Amino acid sequence: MTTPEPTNVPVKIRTVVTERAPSDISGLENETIDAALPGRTGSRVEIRDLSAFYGSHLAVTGVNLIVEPTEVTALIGPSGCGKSTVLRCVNGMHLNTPTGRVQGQVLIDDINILGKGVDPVLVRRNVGMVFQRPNPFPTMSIYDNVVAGLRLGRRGRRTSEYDDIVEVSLTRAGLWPEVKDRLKAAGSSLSGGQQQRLCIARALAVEPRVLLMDEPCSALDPISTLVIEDLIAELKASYTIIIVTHNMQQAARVSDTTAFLTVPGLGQAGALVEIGPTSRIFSNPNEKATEDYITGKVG
Ligand SMILES: Nc1ncnc2c1ncn2[C@@H]1O[C@H](COP(=O)(O)OP(=O)(O)OP(=O)(O)O)[C@@H](O)[C@H]1O
Repeated sequence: MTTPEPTNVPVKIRTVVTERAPSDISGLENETIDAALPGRTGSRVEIRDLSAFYGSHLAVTGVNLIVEPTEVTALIGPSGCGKSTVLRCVNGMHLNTPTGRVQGQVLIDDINILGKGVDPVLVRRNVGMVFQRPNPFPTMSIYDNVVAGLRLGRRGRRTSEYDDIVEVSLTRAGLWPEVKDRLKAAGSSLSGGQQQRLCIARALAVEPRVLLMDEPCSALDPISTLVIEDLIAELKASYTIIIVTHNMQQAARVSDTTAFLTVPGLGQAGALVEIGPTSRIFSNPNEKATEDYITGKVG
């Protein structure tokens, strides 16, 4: 069977990825996120022969991987192998890095989001990102933090719609019971773990299909880490999740699929060594390099 060629047509991003016509995407009037969530699933992500550069420096090359909806895929590997760079290609952020350049494709539901003419704002709306350090807007209230992404470029939404979205997003991020009585308090008044869940709520508020997490627990204590891991397990029913982690136990706990990347030699670009079910990668990897890394012999 031949695979249909992906297209770079921006209008398709609007209709397929967001499932809204171009004229509808400026707002969700008469619709709450609540109504949009039941029964939804994430998007399929396919990375095809991806190479990413910083200027002339080839950071990572030849990456091919498929992430199925409702799965968590972990990217693991030694420092500098290109995990974060690959992640930032999946929402096009790498192209915003000064000197950032790519070859290859990142298909989201068969649309190449790295193609010419694709609207980066629409891509970001469909591919949310949570960073290593919780980064709520410090002077904004908890409420305003959640709707910050929605307010960008959108006018005319009723306050009650924002209220619904704030409650649904904070509930899905597992934070609502802890903050529902102090939504006007500053985001920075929360603990580190709560701030990270606030950032997850902010990412969910714009209804992404894919959620990227770059070491989301590395700045958190063990209890907050477990809370986020439980949350990831719940969210995967509705979102495609890709997580970068240095923590092997965490990769084993939260992911269905694991991709191992490494730098084959000094001065060389990072590359994908193997990808497979997490249980196999951690018990019976195909490649010696993978085994050496997960058993702590190298890396
Ligand atoms: N902004 C940048 N400018 C130039 N080179 C960069 C930049 N960011 C990353 N690199 C280089 O790209 C390569 C891959 O970096 P990347 O951060 O993606 O690796 P990583 O596997 O996520 O590392 P870590 O686990 O340490 O976070 C490295 O050689 C790094 O030095």
